[in-house]
Amino acid sequence: MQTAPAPVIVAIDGPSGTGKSSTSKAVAAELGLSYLDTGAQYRAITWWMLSNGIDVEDPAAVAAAAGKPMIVSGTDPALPTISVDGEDASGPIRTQEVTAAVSAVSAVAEVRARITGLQRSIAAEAAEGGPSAEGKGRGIVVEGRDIGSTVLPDADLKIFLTASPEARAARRSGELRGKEGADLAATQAALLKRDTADSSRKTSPLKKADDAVEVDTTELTLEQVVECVVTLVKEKQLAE
Ligand SMILES: Nc1ncnc2c1ncn2[C@@H]1O[C@H](COP(=O)(O)OP(=O)(O)OP(=O)(O)O)[C@@H](O)[C@H]1O
Ligand SMILES: Nc1ccn([C@@H]2O[C@H](COP(=O)(O)O)[C@@H](O)[C@H]2O)c(=O)n1
Repeated sequence: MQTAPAPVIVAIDGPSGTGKSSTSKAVAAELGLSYLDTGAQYRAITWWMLSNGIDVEDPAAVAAAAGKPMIVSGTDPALPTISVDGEDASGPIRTQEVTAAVSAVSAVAEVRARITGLQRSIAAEAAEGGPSAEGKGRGIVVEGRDIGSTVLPDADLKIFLTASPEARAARRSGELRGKEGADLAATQAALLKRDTADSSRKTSPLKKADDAVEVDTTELTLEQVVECVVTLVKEKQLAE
């Protein structure tokens, strides 16, 4: 009789637009794992701050409010969800206003402590209890900026995705075509500004973990990146 593979925890980090969300969702779906978009959680708390009149450029005000919103993430890779105080936040968290404010909010230590706690409990739940039909118990793919370095330092597999700034801006501009923010140069400048802020913050900056496998996706299709990560996960599972 074949035994089910042990639960696996996969951390996928990297700068903006390198393909973390697309890759993570596809890998999780192919392997029957749960999926967590940690950027969506930081966006959700930022949206709540903006909606509640908190000055996002005032770290003390952000810190004081960090414990207030209730953020719930759904971890089905086919339909990831995010809600704040019971309200679906999946649309509002993708606005330019939230994108421009999120790095300031995510740099605040109290925000990171709150969100990191949530992430760890979601990952623990996804790896507990033995495999079930919904993917619970099989493990999880968690994507973000500090997952391998800080949130889940004992993850079974850590991937750090990179891509040239030009490729990342072209991907994002394609996505935004016809909407605000579609200009290529402006898109590239905004990506790099966010990366600089995320890499230079004091608490848990965007960073490649020492034991992460770096995958440069500049010349790869999304399908090739997914195949590469799926192969690495299967190799890990076979080695266990
Ligand atoms: N290897 C690839 N080749 C071409 N396009 C890609 C590739 N990977 C992802 N994309 C496309 O690039 C865009 C950005 O991808 P995605 O949202 O997955 O990146 P991300 O790293 O999660 O970004 P962010 O951190 O800003 O949320 C999407 O439109 C996606 O379809
Ligand atoms: N682990 C993480 C994930 C995200 N952030 C912050 O959220 C912003 C939005 O992330 P997206 O992946 O949705 O683009 C990002 O720019 C970071 O400021 C984080 O700090 N840690």
